[in-house]
Amino acid sequence: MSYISLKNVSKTIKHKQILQDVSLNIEKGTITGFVGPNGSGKTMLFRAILGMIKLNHGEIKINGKKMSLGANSRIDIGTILETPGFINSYTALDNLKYLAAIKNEIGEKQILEAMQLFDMVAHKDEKVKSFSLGMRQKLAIIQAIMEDQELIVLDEPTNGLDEDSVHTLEEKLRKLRDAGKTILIASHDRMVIQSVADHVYHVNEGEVTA
Ligand SMILES: Nc1ncnc2c1ncn2[C@@H]1O[C@H](COP(=O)(O)OP(=O)(O)OP(=O)(O)O)[C@@H](O)[C@H]1O
Repeated sequence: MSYISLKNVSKTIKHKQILQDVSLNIEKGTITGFVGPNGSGKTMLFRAILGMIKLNHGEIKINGKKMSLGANSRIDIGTILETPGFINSYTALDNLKYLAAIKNEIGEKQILEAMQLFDMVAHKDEKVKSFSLGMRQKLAIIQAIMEDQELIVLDEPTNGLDEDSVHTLEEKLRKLRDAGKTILIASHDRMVIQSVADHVYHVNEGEVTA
């Protein structure tokens, strides 16, 4: 049984077909990349997988459990979908502590360990309002992986990252994959996807093809 399966998934908004009859299977412990131009449906595909939208047609299962609107609390998922909302007047560490308190599974020790990625520990006491786009993105990635989730869904994670940071991210994702995590990553940057993904899908006008 595949870890994630999509069967004939379709989503229409205001008569526009945003996802068109998408069927695919994703195995546990793999990195799957989705490449496609702006507006092709990558984010909507992730929203569907995460149980954030109501489908018009089709079925999504994760780990054998059927996903439906709001069902994602049953699965251990870390994610960045577009720009995450941080509280500008809080420090980087306090933002992560605040988000960690939602599930209350990790404490400051694990948060600081996660912040070692991109050397963000050095910036832990700085307020997020002083952060550049790239630093916010780094914090968002740390937030997505800090709870050691089994499924990690990253939408355009390299936005704003410099070249060295992209390599750091790629290395981290490979390590997580080798530790058994399942990673989905969407980007319009073909190079990043080709470098890191075990399987690549192309998204075009809501159609997903291998
Ligand atoms: N709330 C909404 N109402 C109507 N149409 C929407 C809505 N959200 C997204 N769309 C449309 O769905 C299509 C797919 O959008 P989506 O955000 O999934 O694209 P994307 O591939 O992630 O693009 P990008 O690379 O720019 O992030 C686009 O045509 C977009 O205009």
